[in-house]
Amino acid sequence: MTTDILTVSCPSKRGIVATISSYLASQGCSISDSSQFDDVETGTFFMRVSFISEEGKPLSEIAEGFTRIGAEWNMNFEFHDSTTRMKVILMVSRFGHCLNDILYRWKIGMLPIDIVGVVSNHFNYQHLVLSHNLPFHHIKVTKDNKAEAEAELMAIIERTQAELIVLARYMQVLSDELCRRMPGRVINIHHSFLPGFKGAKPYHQAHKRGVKLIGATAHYVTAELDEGPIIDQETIAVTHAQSADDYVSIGRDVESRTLARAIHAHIHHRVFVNGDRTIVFPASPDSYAADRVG
Ligand SMILES: Nc1nc2c(c(=O)[nH]1)N[C@@H](CN(C=O)c1ccc(C(=O)N[C@@H](CCC(=O)O)C(=O)O)cc1)CN2
Repeated sequence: MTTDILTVSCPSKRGIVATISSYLASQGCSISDSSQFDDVETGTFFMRVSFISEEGKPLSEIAEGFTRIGAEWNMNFEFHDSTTRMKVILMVSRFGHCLNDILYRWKIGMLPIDIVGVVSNHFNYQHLVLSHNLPFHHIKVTKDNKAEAEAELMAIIERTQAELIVLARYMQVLSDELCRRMPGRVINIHHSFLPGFKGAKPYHQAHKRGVKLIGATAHYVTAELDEGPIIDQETIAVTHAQSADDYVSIGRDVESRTLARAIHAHIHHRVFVNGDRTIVFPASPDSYAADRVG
């Protein structure tokens, strides 16, 4: 029996958890994991429930039966079949460490995603991608062809029905229109501990400033560069004896781990956007079990 997931956000009110758990029980479902957060600042309640349909009732019927409750409680809810792999496009420019890391985790089953394409504005990783029997798309980007380049990207996104775009060190700024069309569906890895050192050369900015910690930040992409809701961050200590190029080397693993954790949380529906911030619920046993599903 597989584990499915219900995600809910709604105005905060007494009885939400009782209502959801009673409904699932009435459908022959047992809850295997549950996380909730009541944001008193915004008056919004967030919940993620993992459940098993022990009497074999199809997810579609369980979801259909919940619509009345969803309406009564003004819920924004979604049922997720955890055996369905999210369709993902990976994007990269010249630095391939995050791409390589994602491809390895995907190959060994640690990241259960359906990679529907890899897009790059350079050819550096074409061979790597093709060696994984994955589609590679080269889209040249210059200051004069950004609109055409993005139209080509949108065509690939629509053709592949990609649900998530991962900027795995893709170094071109996406347009406001693309960001508006894909809210909460584009994740970027920025190679600094935001909000410090935004922009294209954060390690050199950090070295010039003389910081003792550098880091990486995975965030949802918005039109405002490096300002999107943060999903995950990690730091590492540096010293006076290290150069900016040393920071680049030290930062590779930090970036790769941080991006992989953010993708893992997103594909297992553990991340909720809450205004300019996120709520990230802890990984539940089912999410790791799902990872091992061949
Ligand atoms: N709409 C957004 N697009 C992108 C974001 C974002 O937050 N919002 N993040 C970047 C990644 N990034 C930092 O993490 C970044 C990439 C590129 C630049 C930049 O200044 N690029 C120059 C061109 C650089 C080049 O050609 O090498 C530019 O686009 O003019 C800053 C930050 C990905 N996209």
